[in-house]
Amino acid sequence: MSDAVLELRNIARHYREGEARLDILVDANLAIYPGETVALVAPSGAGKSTLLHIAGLLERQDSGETLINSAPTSSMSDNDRTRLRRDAIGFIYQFHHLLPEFTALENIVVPQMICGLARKEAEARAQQLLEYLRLGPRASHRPSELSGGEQQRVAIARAVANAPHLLLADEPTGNLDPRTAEHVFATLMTLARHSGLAALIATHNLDLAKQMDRRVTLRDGRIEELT
Ligand SMILES: Nc1ncnc2c1ncn2[C@@H]1O[C@H](COP(=O)(O)OP(=O)(O)OP(=O)(O)O)[C@@H](O)[C@H]1O
Repeated sequence: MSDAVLELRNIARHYREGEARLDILVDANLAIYPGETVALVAPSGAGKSTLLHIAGLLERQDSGETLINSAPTSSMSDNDRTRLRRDAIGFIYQFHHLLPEFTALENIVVPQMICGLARKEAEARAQQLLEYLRLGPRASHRPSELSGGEQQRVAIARAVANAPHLLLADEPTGNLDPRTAEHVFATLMTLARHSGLAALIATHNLDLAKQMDRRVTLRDGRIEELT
């Protein structure tokens, strides 16, 4: 088997709440390989977002190691982590977080230009992704002029525009009605499989989780496989 895109080794993370210590992650271990889609299904408060933030280099673990494409990240500087995050990781959130003053196309162009791509190439890639997601005619619309499902499809396009190796999503369809959620999720799965990227997607929706290659949960701060 090829090397893992994401590997979490013995991850521990706690928060303080006044005098109390909350041990959210105790000894979390997970490896995700190229082309693999993994659902993270766990009750509210179990630590899904914490895990995704650590995997996405947005937050540091207290102990353990997060490896991206086999590179250990804990001793990296914040700047190096930011660079690696930009180059290798795409994020999708429950709420789209699109820039309201920019069009759908521009929202997909901006992160590519931040990564150093020329505007012309970035626009061509954005237009191609919008066509693929059947949003071509919506390219010049602002987020407020798009439906919830369309907004989330633009957020998906933005997340994959830089051709990341790892896609992380926190309840990406949690804000959508069931039919739209089904459609957006199917689009996400097709795109993930088509691009061969590794995906870790937190969801409460078991029907959607079943469409992924593997399902894991968080129990007492540890990751367990679900059958
Ligand atoms: N910065 C923080 N400071 C203190 N406690 C925190 C912090 N971030 C998260 N927590 C607590 O850690 C626990 C896990 O939070 P987390 O957001 O990771 O859970 P979750 O599984 O994503 O929940 P949900 O499904 O409701 O989004 C919660 O009890 C939360 O209140």
